[in-house]
Amino acid sequence: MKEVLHFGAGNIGRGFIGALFSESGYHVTFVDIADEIIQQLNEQKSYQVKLATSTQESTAISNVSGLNNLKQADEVVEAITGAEFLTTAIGPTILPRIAPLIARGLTKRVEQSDAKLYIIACENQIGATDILKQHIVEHLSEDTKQKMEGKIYFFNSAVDRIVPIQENKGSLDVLVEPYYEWVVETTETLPSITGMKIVAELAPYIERKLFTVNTGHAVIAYLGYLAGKSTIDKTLADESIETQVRQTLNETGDYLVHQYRLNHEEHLAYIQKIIERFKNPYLHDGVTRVARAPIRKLGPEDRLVRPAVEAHKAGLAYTNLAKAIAAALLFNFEEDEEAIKLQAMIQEKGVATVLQEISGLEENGEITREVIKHYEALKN
Ligand SMILES: NC(=O)c1ccc[n+]([C@@H]2O[C@H](COP(=O)([O-])OP(=O)(O)OC[C@H]3O[C@@H](n4cnc5c(N)ncnc54)[C@H](O)[C@@H]3O)[C@@H](O)[C@H]2O)c1
Ligand SMILES: O=P(O)(O)OC[C@@H](O)[C@@H](O)[C@H](O)[C@H](O)CO
Repeated sequence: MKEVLHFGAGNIGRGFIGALFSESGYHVTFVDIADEIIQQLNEQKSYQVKLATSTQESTAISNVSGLNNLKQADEVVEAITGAEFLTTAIGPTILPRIAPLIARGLTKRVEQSDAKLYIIACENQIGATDILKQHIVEHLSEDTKQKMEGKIYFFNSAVDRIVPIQENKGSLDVLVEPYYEWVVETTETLPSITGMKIVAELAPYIERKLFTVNTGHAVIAYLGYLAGKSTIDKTLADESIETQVRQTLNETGDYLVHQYRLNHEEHLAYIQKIIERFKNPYLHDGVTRVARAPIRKLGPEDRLVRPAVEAHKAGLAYTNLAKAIAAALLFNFEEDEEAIKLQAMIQEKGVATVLQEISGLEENGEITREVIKHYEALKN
């Protein structure tokens, strides 16, 4: 049986990428540091993916097992030598931590096999696989790098499926929204994987996804958090927040239409479809999950700052994006490590310096001034 090694047995790992490979006839070995999940995968060898609909249709996902990369590094290396795909869904900031082990696996693999291995990071980050590759390469010899030519491939991808934090502690089953899209960038011919769409140029796909789904999500989450709401659908029931989301997505939409020559009407229909997905009442998706890791989300290439900077450069409106950035700066959830760090930075250095450090925005630039205006208004 063909093998895939998937790093991250969390929501997207089990509920999306691992499930698609299993449905495509692969054995999926999940790699994770969460011992309980790994043990359960090895005992049960299957779990259910349930759709967030009124009837909760479910699919059994079988041919799965698990390895703990902290305790079973040698087994992970061995698994890398025999896999056809290596995928990740662990969060962009974790990628550097798994790179040394993947490098060990690749070093061994190229000595004993000429078979092709396809590596795809499935994270909400532009160029996530390129970032992973850079970290892996730091741990490879010149000899291994040469031997990887024509055997080890790295493809960027965009992943879209809303998978909330699961409310079924102790179970491997995963509740997911029915919709999904997985786009992989390559001109190679790949083995056929259910649900994987191949494109030659990923930029329009990942930017459209990140700057619509994730920008819209972030607006709801940060404003919802400030309004004391618990979930995304409940926040969106507030008409003023829905209006704010639409206005922000019109700004990212104008940039996307301008940048990628998208059809304006089709893009408006895409925005509408995304807003309907956010309203799913069966997902119970928490605002604190969607708002998580605000320093990452305020990064220069991420869902709020990049579209604001690009809109500014193109002479387009960005004031609603500036408001979303301001709301993110006010996310002070005490169970989120990055939120705590962000608040401490703001207290110590002030908003303008923080925006320069984490978002790459000029301290006295127009965008920063616009953000500060909204920050002061939201704070009061
Ligand atoms: N949940 C969604 O709706 C969704 C949708 C699209 C993309 N994504 C992206 O997918 C990625 C994963 O998100 P998620 O929601 O599945 O998160 P998650 O927290 O449910 O899963 C992440 C998993 O990675 C594991 N992990 C953490 N550190 C590790 C390490 N050093 N080695 C091995 N495993 C480690 C965790 O134990 C956890 O099981 C993120 O980049 C996210 O942005 C999420
Ligand atoms: O995963 P993050 O933290 O980058 O973003 C939170 C959500 O917006 C995200 O997980 C979405 O649910 C997902 O990207 C939908 O495809």
